[in-house]
Amino acid sequence: MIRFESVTKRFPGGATAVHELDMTMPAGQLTVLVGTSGCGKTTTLRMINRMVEATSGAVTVDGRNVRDLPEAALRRGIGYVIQQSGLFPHRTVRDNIGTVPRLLGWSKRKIRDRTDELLETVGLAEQLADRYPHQLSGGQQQRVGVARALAADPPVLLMDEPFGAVDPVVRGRLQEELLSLQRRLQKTIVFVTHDIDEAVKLGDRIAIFRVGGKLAQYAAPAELLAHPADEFVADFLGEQRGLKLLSLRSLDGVPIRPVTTVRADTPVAEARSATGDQQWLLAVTADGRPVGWVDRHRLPATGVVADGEIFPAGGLRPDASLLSALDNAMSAPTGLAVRLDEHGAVAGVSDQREIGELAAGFRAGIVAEVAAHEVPSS
Ligand SMILES: Nc1ncnc2c1ncn2[C@@H]1O[C@H](COP(=O)(O)OP(=O)(O)OP(=O)(O)O)[C@@H](O)[C@H]1O
Repeated sequence: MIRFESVTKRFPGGATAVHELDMTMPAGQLTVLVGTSGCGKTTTLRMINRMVEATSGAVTVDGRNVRDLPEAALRRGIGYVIQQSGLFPHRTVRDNIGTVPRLLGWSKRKIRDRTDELLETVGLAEQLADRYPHQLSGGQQQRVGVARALAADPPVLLMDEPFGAVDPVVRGRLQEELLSLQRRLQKTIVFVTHDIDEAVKLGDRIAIFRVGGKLAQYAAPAELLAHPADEFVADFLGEQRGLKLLSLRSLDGVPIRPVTTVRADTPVAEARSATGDQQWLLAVTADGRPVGWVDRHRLPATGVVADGEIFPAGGLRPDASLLSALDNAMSAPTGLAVRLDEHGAVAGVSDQREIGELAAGFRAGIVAEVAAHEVPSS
């Protein structure tokens, strides 16, 4: 657990970057610090590994004041990942990842084994190990940065806009990978970002800062979205707050109904006779993956089903959110969301009305929970 007790940081020249900050970042959880530029996020993060010294107050890691620990020992227990990876340009991927183990005096063999393991953990092919950072894409460099930070298995990981410099697609993938890594490793992670969507996706808890390093609100994402403390927080959370809330809820509890499917390569005549009087058919591949919705009445006179007009159907994996489900249903001519099994094959469909009902119940539950917290105990 990391704890800030009345921590202030004033830089020489007078700027108060952080003002009397009190907050606890729970062990094994991912805490996101978010806020507009200059509000003190990076300063807060760097006070944990003492790259910045607090002016007053105490920062403790697992009960020990960071001031009382020798810097080298402190930093050995804290991995650090920054934007644009911060890799050493003249060292290979392998040497970059092995930086801390080498400082710790590990044997060559042990460093090699650990590096191989980490390449796999962060999803990098082994052939990349002997390349230099400039020979990698931005996303690959960030992966190496994460691997390097994890090398000595530190319990704490500080991440300062680690995915800020990569394109949105790669960024989404890196976020997913961080979440899956965290499910396995359960590090105490403090993650800085400007991006509220990234915060909502990744954070167990989110701290929203105002300029001057003041906490505007610190809560779980669902609570923030359902119940922002004030207008500043509401503005920061931005438009579509309600929809963002739905991104936090899985589809558990939304029934999966049967759907009439037809293979896209089925001859039209056969498809017509085999599918009864259903207007909409879901065309699928040979292994059952969705291709799209087809209007039975508008099938071409000859050829196969795929020769007709097809409305792409997408599909929802078992861990998809209510938001994706509503989006999927609303984009379909049928108003039905296509549900997939874990292999990506069609499992059935869900009705947008039933998805909407669950969404309303989810919101009501959060509002009730927040209200219950607010009732003063007698
Ligand atoms: N070394 C320094 N010397 C003087 N002032 C500093 C120093 N580092 C940061 N500051 C000031 O402290 C305030 C907080 O900076 P900090 O980098 O923590 O903000 P941030 O929220 O991380 O911003 P950004 O999102 O732009 O990175 C800013 O006003 C900044 O100018």
